[in-house]
Amino acid sequence: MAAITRLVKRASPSISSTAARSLFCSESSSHAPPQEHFHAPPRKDPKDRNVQWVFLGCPGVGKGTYASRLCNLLGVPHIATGDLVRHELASKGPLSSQLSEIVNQGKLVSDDIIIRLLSKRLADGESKGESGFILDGFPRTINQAEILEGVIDIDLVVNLKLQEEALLAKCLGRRICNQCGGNFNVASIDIKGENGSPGMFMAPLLPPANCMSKLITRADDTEDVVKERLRIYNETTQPLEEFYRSRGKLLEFNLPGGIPESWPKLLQALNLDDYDEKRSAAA
Ligand SMILES: Nc1ncnc2c1ncn2[C@@H]1O[C@H](COP(=O)(O)OP(=O)(O)O)[C@@H](O)[C@H]1O
Repeated sequence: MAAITRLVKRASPSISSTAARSLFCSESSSHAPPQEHFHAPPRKDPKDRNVQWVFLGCPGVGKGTYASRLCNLLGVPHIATGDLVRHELASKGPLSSQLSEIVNQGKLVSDDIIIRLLSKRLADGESKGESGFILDGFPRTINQAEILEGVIDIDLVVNLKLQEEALLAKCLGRRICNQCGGNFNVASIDIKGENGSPGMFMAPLLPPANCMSKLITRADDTEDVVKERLRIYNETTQPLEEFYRSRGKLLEFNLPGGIPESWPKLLQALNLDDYDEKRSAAA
């Protein structure tokens, strides 16, 4: 983790993957040779695992929800670059006016800014003794993935997938409590199965009564902006699937429904189902 911190201290304002790699060529980790297929992670105790994971997935798929649940289970920090950007925006710091224009149009922030924000977050965590992480929302471009690859050995990339029809509805239904920061969703999604494709029901994820009056909607969760974010995702971020697939690191996971159906299946796919049971029994 120290590597990415130093990356930013030394990187030039316009970071390119080649520049980053040349700064850290002596530190680059050994990468697994490309494999045809991803094999599920070996069934070993999570404390023996190198949890340096990335979550990929379209806006609205639920990356934040599942990444944060897994982080609670595994005791690693959930680092969402979207949260870092929103925090910077709210702080009204020097970058905020520049950022609000970009974010509110659904565009991507420059690699330079995002890497600076991420590096600061990693450095703060390092000074508190954090180890491991799940990255949510980073990398989002091939350039970001190459920079990351030059400094950190990512162990696993989970690619969450959901029917396109549900994504827009989930973004538009998203609500955040402006006091506790909790994420909720008021959308009730009921997609009928057609021509052999399965239907899907996702119940709303309603907030507790004390959050009800404090719910806010993200400024970039309007229909036009969500459509633009989906377009940019398909164009710029989707190529990362092949990037990680070719390295044998990609775990594809089709969400079968809401949290009650999807969470146990995700744990199974990650070989963490035993771990969850042991933890629940010990709680
Ligand atoms: N890795 C990144 N690269 C560039 N911009 C980013 C990155 N992560 C977050 N952002 C900015 O923050 C916004 C919100 O990010 P996020 O909460 O991850 O959105 P989404 O719900 O679309 O996945 C993005 O639309 C983008 O402007």
